[in-house]
Amino acid sequence: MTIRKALTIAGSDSGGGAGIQADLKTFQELGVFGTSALTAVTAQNTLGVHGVYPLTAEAVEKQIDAVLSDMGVDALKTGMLFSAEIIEAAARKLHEYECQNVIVDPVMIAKGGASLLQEEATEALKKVLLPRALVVTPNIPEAEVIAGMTITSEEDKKEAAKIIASFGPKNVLIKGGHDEGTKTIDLLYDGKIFHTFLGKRIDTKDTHGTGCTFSAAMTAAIAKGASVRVAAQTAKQFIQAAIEDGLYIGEGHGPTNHWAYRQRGGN
Ligand SMILES: Nc1ncnc2c1ncn2[C@@H]1O[C@H](COP(=O)(O)OP(=O)(O)O)[C@@H](O)[C@H]1O
Ligand SMILES: Cc1ncc(COP(=O)(O)O)c(N)n1
Repeated sequence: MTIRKALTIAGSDSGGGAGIQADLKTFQELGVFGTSALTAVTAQNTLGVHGVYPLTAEAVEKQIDAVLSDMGVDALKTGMLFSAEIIEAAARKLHEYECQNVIVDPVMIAKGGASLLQEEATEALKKVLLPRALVVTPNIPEAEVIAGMTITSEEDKKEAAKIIASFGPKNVLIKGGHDEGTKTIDLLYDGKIFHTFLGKRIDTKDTHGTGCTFSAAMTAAIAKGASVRVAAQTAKQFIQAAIEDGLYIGEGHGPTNHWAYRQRGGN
């Protein structure tokens, strides 16, 4: 049996719904061996972020070295990176180890409004990390910041995807969770063609960690050899099931159900 491996470079969510915890649960459910490099510890639950404690860039580099020098990975993702120093450290390591299957989830702000990326770090994200990405997966507010424009229509989403692609990622996937309407529309741009992935919008407040889970599912699928397009389809099915079969944990924005996709027969 070939063991497929994935790495997540991201922050810890003590509440277990987002960040490293969501990523490792998703890798596990999709049959991929998960490894991690922690960038920050957050004290977080369904009600919000109560504290952010970043690690040093050196600590992040050491963790990436430890995993990549010995175990290797088939794909990796980045999540909360917090500072320009950590972004630069991660980008240096991706260059050093010639990492190819890099999924960048440009996490900026938690659903409750807490900042998970310092404002001045956006430039570093664009300059040193996006050029290394096979796919970047912004939500709509993140796409607006990276592209420097407001998104209010599907046409705007396409224009933003083209601007973001000009920073160097091979594919741009703008997630539609923050849109309105009965459908969610995720848009993938591969540099030439647009593909859309549609889902039924679920009326729920339990969407904590949807972006992390989505990008982790893409990472796992790519680690198993899927194309970006097939990986986006798998991730869409994974997150749809995870939101639909809610767990109703906590008083605020609860986590999604990472078991649901496999319970429905997905693999
Ligand atoms: N209420 C919802 N119903 C169904 N799918 C959703 C819902 N909210 C988000 N999604 C899906 O979850 C994934 C993550 O999207 P989004 O919530 O935009 O990301 P983020 O967590 O980064 O803000 C996307 O595939 C999006 O379409
Ligand atoms: C440690 C950490 N990383 C990322 C998120 C974003 O979560 P979401 O996917 O809900 O935007 C989070 N809340 N906490």
